[in-house]
Amino acid sequence: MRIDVVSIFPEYLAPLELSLIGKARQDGLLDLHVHDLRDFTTDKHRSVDDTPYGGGAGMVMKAEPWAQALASVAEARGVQDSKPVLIVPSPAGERFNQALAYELAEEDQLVFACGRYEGIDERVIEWAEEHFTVRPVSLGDYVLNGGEVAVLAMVEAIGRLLPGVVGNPESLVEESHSDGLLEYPVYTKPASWRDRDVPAVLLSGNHGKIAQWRRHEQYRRTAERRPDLLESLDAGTLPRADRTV
Ligand SMILES: COC(=O)c1ccnc(N)c1
Repeated sequence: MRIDVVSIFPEYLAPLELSLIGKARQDGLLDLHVHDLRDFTTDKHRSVDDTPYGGGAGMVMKAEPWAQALASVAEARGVQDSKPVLIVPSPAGERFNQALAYELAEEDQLVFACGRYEGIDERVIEWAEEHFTVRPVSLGDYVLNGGEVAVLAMVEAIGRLLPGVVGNPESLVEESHSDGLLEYPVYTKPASWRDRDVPAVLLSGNHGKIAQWRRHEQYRRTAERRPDLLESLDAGTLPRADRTV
């Protein structure tokens, strides 16, 4: 998979050189490019924003630098039979979740446009539809200063689903949201710690009972912390847990 990120703060994406995602890039499993939006400006001040039409506080990101940057990224991919997906991190986007992470992990190329200030001139989104499948995506109902933090989260959530990125693909199956439920509690040595014991069933060696206990704990936790997920479960809108892409 190729991922392109366009930002006025490319150094914000430096953590993507570390750990699992960094290793996936070194191993050639993920081809990630970060682009500085200011490299696509033409004035001496390398300006990327201006005052909003209609008034109001803050500044809006200018259209032309974005069009130049996104056209350059689209060209870098060469001619393909499908349009790349352009993800615009935004509090006004569709909600990012594990199901969407699985879906996006199957794409050949993802492009992330990191907005700042009050956002990107809306005409960029309209123009981009010619070259991309455009998807505004939100991490949740809160506002950040820019899209970069959201990109770090989404690239990690998507990248770890790519074949070969995590050592044991089995570990992807039994984690929160992989089957629509929250994950069960985990324990390790010592069996007794500060007068708190590991649940006896986990020491029993009875794999059937252990599996049963873990499933029960998933339902208990989900009912307690995220009852909304149980409704999705009933509605049959589960992410596909039994696959890495
Ligand atoms: C500027 O981007 C945001 O504020 C943002 C992006 C993604 N999810 C959010 N909840 C906010």
